[in-house]
Amino acid sequence: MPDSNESPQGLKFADVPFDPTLSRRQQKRALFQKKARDAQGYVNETAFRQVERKYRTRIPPPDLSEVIDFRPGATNHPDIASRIVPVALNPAWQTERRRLQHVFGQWTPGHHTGYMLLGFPGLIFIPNPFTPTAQRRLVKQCLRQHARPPHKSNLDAHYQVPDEGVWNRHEGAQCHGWDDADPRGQVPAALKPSPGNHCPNSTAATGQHQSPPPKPTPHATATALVPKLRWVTLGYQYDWSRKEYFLNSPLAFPQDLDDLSRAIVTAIHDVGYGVAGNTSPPSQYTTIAALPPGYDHDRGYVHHYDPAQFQAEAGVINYYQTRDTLMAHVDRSEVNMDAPLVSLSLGNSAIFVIGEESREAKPLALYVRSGDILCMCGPRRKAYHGIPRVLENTLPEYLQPQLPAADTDTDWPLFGAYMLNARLNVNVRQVL
Ligand SMILES: O=C(O)CCC(=O)C(=O)O
Ligand SMILES: [Fe+2]
Repeated sequence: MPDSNESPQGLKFADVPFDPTLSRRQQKRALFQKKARDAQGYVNETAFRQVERKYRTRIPPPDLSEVIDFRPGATNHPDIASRIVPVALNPAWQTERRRLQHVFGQWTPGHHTGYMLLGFPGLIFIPNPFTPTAQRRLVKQCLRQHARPPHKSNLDAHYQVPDEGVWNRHEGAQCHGWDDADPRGQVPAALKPSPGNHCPNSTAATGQHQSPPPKPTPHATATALVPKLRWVTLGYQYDWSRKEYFLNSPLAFPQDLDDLSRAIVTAIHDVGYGVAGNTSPPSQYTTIAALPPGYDHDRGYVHHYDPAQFQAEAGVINYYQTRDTLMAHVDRSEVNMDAPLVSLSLGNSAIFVIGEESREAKPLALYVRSGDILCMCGPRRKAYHGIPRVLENTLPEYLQPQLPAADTDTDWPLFGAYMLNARLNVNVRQVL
């Protein structure tokens, strides 16, 4: 009689770490997954791929102890904790936040600190500077305003997206109770697949989004299509086949995202860290860091890109459902690789993985939560990065469908219902 603890492939349950929280069926699945991994010879995979796979694996759930958490007071792995450098943001950022309350929300003092990592020059993390109301406004803009023609989206490959956009049609159907057969709530199929847009399950810049493409159907309800939205491109549109921008026909860049990204580029101007013992710190906003053992090669890093030179010219909005991932890639289609890339997270939290110019270097993983901003500058602008995991059930309270009764945001519940299983990422690039 075969040992009931043994799989048909001859692997024993003892070969995978025992996790008492898993059902027997889940343990069996973990065992099969391990077997499949071994069979595919993962021994030769790159360091980046290994880390990506670690965080993608669901059963057993991954160990998150090495994921960097920039929240004040968070417990970080000791190797990481000694590398986190709080940096003073440029004071001009306060003026910008005050001026742009339609973007960041009502101004209150604070939000002076960003974070960098020793031995990892060019990554600047700004913890959520938005009020809850401002975040909800951004989410609404991403769904109502930005996800509609003339901006291209993954849905264009199979559907004739109406001028009002799929979200507004969905909202109409839900508010007025139109049934599925009502043409007012439907989206017709494309007459033929549109060239240059045949990459329906990818982000504009990379072609890496891992999620099922929408099935070509004669027509679909807007409500069914909303969770199939994966990306929208802003400003310069992107030529998928040539992996370059269409430079002759830029669309006007959305004002709110233009304001937002320019304010962030102002916040990080002249920001960085110098090294203890260096007698002339490179700028007045430079923190002086004491280097932990193993980082004595680090000469410090200060970000100098002039905000007056920054132009928000192209952007991608990624709409993730909680099981979607974004594979390792470098955003290298921009002619100007000196300008920082500004990236905003909204909704459920995720694990962001970023390494070096080569996939062979072991990357770092960090939490990105709703409102957090990541800037990829200098050497980090050319670094591989990706999202191996969106973390389920991490939507902040202020984005939940049911807000406290005192809240007057009456049209939020439909957005909140979408956000329960979603993460949005808005990233803005200068192209020229
Ligand atoms: O979703 C994210 O945080 C990253 C998105 C990204 O890297 C991209 O669109 O190029
Ligand atoms: Fe990217």
